[in-house]
Amino acid sequence: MTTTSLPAHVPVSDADPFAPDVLEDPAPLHEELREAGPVVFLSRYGAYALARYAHVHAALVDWQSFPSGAGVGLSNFRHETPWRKPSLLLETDPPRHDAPRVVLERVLSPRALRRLREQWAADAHLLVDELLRRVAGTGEFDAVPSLAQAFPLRVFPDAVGLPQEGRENLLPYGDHLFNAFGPPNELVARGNPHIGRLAAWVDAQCAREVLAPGGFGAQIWAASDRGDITPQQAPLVVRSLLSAGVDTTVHGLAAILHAFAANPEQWRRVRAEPRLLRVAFDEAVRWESPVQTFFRTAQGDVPLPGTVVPDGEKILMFLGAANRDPRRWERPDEFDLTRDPSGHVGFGMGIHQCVGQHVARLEAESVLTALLERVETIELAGAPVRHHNNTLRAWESIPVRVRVS
Ligand code: HEM
Ligand SMILES: CCOc1cccc(C(=O)O)c1
Repeated sequence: MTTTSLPAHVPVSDADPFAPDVLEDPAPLHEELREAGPVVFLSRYGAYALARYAHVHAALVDWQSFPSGAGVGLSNFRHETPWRKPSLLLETDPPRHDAPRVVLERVLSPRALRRLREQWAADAHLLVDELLRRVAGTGEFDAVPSLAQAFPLRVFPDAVGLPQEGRENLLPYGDHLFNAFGPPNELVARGNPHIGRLAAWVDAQCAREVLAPGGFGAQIWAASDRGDITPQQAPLVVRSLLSAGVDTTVHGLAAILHAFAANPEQWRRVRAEPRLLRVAFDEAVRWESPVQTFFRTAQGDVPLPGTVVPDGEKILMFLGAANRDPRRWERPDEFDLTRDPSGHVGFGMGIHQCVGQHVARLEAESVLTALLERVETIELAGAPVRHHNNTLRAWESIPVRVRVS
C-alpha cells in the first residue's frame, strides 16, 4: 500500500504505536484510536488498526479473513522471508495448524498440569520463604527479579525438561522475538547482534536427546512417535514453548504483583476472601495485557466498518486497547476483583487463543497463594520502571514493601 492510495472513509493516523513514549504509556493512543472509529489507517506502517473490543474480538475469531500464515508481526511473509522458521501454531493456519495445536492442548491441559501443582506450590513456598527471610529487616524488595522472573525460571525450564546449562538465554530470546513482531526499530536493532547465538541455543534445546523424560518436550516427541505430529514438526512445537512460555509469564506475574502493590485494598480484599485469587490473574491480564498487540493479514478484500481492507494488507489488533474499551468494560481502567473479566482478549480468542494459559494461571496461583499465606500488606516502595518491548507490556523494576503476618 503506498500512501498516495489512502483508503476512502477511514480515519488516518500517523501515530507510531511502537515509539518509546507510547510504549511507556499506550493509554492515550489507545483512547485516540478507539474514538477515531472502528478502523484507523496507520499511515506510518500502512496497517489497519483495530482498537475497539468488538472489532478486535471479531478479527481474532475470523481466522479465514484474518489468517496468521503471513505472520502475526508487521513483516509480511507473502513478500518477506521470516527471520526464523514460522511457528507451527502462532504463524500457521488450519489445516496445518490443527495437529500441532491438539498436541499442545493435551500436553498443557489443566488435567496434565495437575501433576505439577504440588511441586510448583512447594517451590513457590520455598522461594517466598527465602525472600521474606532475606528482606526481614525492611520488608522491601524488587518484585521483578525476586518473584516475577525467579519463579517462572525456577519451574518452567524443568517442566519442559531443559538441561540446567544456558537457561539465562530464555528471557533475552523471547524479548527479541516479541520485539521482532514490531517494526525494525531501535529495540530490534539492540537485539540483533545476540539473536543468532540465542536462536541457535533455543533450537538445540528442541532436540529429542536433550529433553528430560516426562517433561513437556519429551511428551511432544512422544506424540510424534504416535503419529499425532511428524518427527520433523516435533522440535518446532517444543520451540513454541520456549518462545512463548517464559517472557509472557514473567511479565504476567509482574503485572499482577504491580496490580496488587498499586491497589493495596485489593490485596486486603483477597486476604479476606482467598477464593477471589481465581479471578485475580485474569483481571490482571485484562488490566495490563502483557501481550499488547498482534497483526493479521487480510485474506481477500475484507470488509470492515466504513472500508474494505485490500487483500494482503496488515491489520494491527490492539488487545490492550480492547481490554480497556469502555464500550465493553465498566470502569475499564480499574483493577477490580469484583468484576467478571471473562471474555478479555489478553490471551487472544478463537483457534489461536493461548494454549499455555493454564500454565500461566498455575504459575500465578502458586506464587500468589504462597504470598497470601505470609504477606499481610503489599504496597509500592518506589516508582516502578517500565521495560520497553514492541509487543510486551513489561516492568523492569517494581519496588515493593510487604508486612509479614
Ligand atoms: C500471561 C501469560 C501469557 C499471555 C498474556 C499469553 C498471550 C497469548 C496470546 C494473546 C496469544 C494469541 C496469539 C494470536 O492470536 O496470534 C497466545 C498464543 C499462544 N501462547 Fe500464550 N500467553 C501467555 C503464556 C503462555 C505460556 C506459558 C505458553 C506456553 C507454555 C504460551 C504459548 C502460546 C502458544 C504456543 C500460542 C500460539 C497458539 C496458537 O497459535 O494456536 N503462552 N498467547
Ligand atoms: C504469546 C503468543 O504466542 C507465541 C509467541 C511467540 C512465539 C510463539 C510460537 O509458537 O513460537 C507463540
